[in-house]
Amino acid sequence: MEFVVSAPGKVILHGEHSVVYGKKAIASSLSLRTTVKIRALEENIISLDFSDLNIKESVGSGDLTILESQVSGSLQEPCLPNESVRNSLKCLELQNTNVECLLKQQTIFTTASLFCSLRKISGRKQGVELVGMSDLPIGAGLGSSASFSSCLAAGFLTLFDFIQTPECSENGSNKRIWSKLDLELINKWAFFGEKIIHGNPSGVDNSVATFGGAIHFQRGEITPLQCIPKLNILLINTKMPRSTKKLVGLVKERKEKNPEIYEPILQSMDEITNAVMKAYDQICENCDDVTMSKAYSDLENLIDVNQHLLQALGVSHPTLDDICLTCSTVGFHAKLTGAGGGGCAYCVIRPDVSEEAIESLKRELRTRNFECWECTLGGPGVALTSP
Ligand SMILES: Nc1ncnc2c1ncn2[C@@H]1O[C@H](COP(=O)(O)OP(=O)(O)O)[C@@H](O)[C@H]1O
Ligand SMILES: C[C@@](O)(CCOP(=O)(O)O)CC(=O)O
Ligand SMILES: [Mg+2]
Repeated sequence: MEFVVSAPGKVILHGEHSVVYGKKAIASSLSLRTTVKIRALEENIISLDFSDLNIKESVGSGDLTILESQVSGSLQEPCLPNESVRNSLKCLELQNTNVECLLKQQTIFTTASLFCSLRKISGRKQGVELVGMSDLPIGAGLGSSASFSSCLAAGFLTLFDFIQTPECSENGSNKRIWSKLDLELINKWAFFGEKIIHGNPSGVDNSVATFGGAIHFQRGEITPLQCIPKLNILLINTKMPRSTKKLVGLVKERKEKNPEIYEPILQSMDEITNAVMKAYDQICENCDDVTMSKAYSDLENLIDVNQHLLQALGVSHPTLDDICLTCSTVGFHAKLTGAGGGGCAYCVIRPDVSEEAIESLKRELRTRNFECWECTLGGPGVALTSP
């Protein structure tokens, strides 16, 4: 059996970090995707080829036996393996402790845990070969971890026949989408993968990667945005590597130490999401130019306030602050997206902004060694892309 799955990255428009504490978030899928080719093997190994992280190795039968003895849970109730099992896996032996090695370990342990958990439930004995690649910058706040986890979840659930390969897609594209029930199961196992990578994820990232489109999210409650405002955004990559797990951990530590300081900040972020939803509704109503212009001004002000609150949480970074200042000096409004600490920011591009103004901003950002690209929001979630 051999097939290919893919899933989108995401941009959190508002609500990163506060969504971990039950506040609302708005997020949208991106046209950038992760792709994983999956082939069943007779041999009891996992063969990995993930070019984005220079991973070309196998998890041997010895490690799979150890891990499978440690995993439990059922198809509807996944259960994370005990972190201590990492120390007994040969495939995770530290060659060294640099960031690249830690990222590789994260991938290998997430992949092996998802595979062993689902294979044990299925009672099968086969191995698997995985070849993965991504359009997304990894570790940059665009949800590469969720996109990757959603691909693995959909791939292994299909490999072990827990879900059927979906019918051909309606619009004739090469992306075939599973049923809502199957997508809910995929999302549950993608969340399992995110928990291994993030530690304490909210679930917003894997929900967008799995269901696609733009969503309003709170405590697992997913509401597709009825209309995605025709927002053109410019994604800007600081190219500063950082770990979501560490940044989410930093906010947790600060909030536990001074809840009286941090809870009001998170509450304000929740109110920003409410106000943004109102501005989106106005933009979507195709109201008159004056009302539309006011709605965009409200949105831009909310982006600025959200960025200042993220700075107060301690999750911005000098390069992100530089991007926001560079944008604001020429009338654009930017905020970090995702966990921060580096990674990406985005700014909203009003429909009436000239191409020249956009190109001039891109030139200025590139001279500061930032990558930037215009991006469309929305688009399909996880899909079977071939055969
Ligand atoms: N294409 C990929 N191939 C292998 N591992 C991946 C891929 N994309 C993401 N990952 C995993 O996700 C981790 C990055 O997740 P995270 O720190 O949450 O950043 P992001 O903001 O991109 O979600 C990587 O360390 C790696 O373990
Ligand atoms: C910081 C957070 O809100 C988003 C993390 O996004 P990313 O992994 O940096 O793309 C964490 C979460 O919601 O799980
Ligand atoms: Mg992530």
